[in-house]
Amino acid sequence: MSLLEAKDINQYYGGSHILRNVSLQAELGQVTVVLGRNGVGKTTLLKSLMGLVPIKSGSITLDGVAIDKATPYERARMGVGFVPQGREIFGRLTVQENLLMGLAYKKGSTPIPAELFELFPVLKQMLGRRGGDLSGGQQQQLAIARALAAGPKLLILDEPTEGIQPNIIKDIGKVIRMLADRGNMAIVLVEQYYDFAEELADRYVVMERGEVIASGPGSEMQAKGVRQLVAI
Ligand SMILES: Nc1ncnc2c1ncn2[C@@H]1O[C@H](COP(=O)(O)OP(=O)(O)OP(=O)(O)O)[C@@H](O)[C@H]1O
Repeated sequence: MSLLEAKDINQYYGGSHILRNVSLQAELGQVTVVLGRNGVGKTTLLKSLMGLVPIKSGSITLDGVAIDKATPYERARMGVGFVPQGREIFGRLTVQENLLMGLAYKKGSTPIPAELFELFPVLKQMLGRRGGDLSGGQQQQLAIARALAAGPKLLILDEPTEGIQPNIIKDIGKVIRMLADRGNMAIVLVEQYYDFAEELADRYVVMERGEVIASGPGSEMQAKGVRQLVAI
């Protein structure tokens, strides 16, 4: 059994059928990359996994437990961490306060895990700085750290490289690889930056017009011509 099993998800915005029988698995210790051109439903899929949009039909289990009726808050408690597209940092709150928001649903006062500052040293230097004053790359690191604060089993990332400079993209890639290699987390990554996606992918899924049209091991992406499938 995979840590995450989403089966035959259907989702609509009004009358538009956005996700058509989409199935997705994610295993502990692996990065599962979801690729596809603009507007094919990648973000909607991630939002469905997180419970930010309701699904019309299908099932989602985490570690064998059904989560598709749970609220986003409950899913976070059950071990789903979410890094949204565009980062959604609280601009007026400090870095420290943003990180504490990642722990907000925990009982009592849980300290910020020191490990987050080993993963993203820049955040330690900026603890008192307002989120809105950070660079895009620093905000992305903060968004990932915020999602990691509560120790998720499943980490979902929506285009973490979008608008980020290359050296920070590299750092983020290293962190994602390291988190997966520890073996106690499954990672689902939506990514438009093909080379980054291919480098990290243990498995890949390609979407087109709300459907999964291809999937397989990351090592086969080149041979299967995935780059061409998602080229604009
Ligand atoms: N809130 C909404 N209401 C109505 N339609 C929406 C809404 N959000 C997205 N859509 C539509 O649903 C489709 C899928 O959008 P989605 O954002 O999931 O795609 P995506 O693959 O993540 O694209 P991108 O790479 O551009 O983020 C698009 O046609 C989009 O216009």
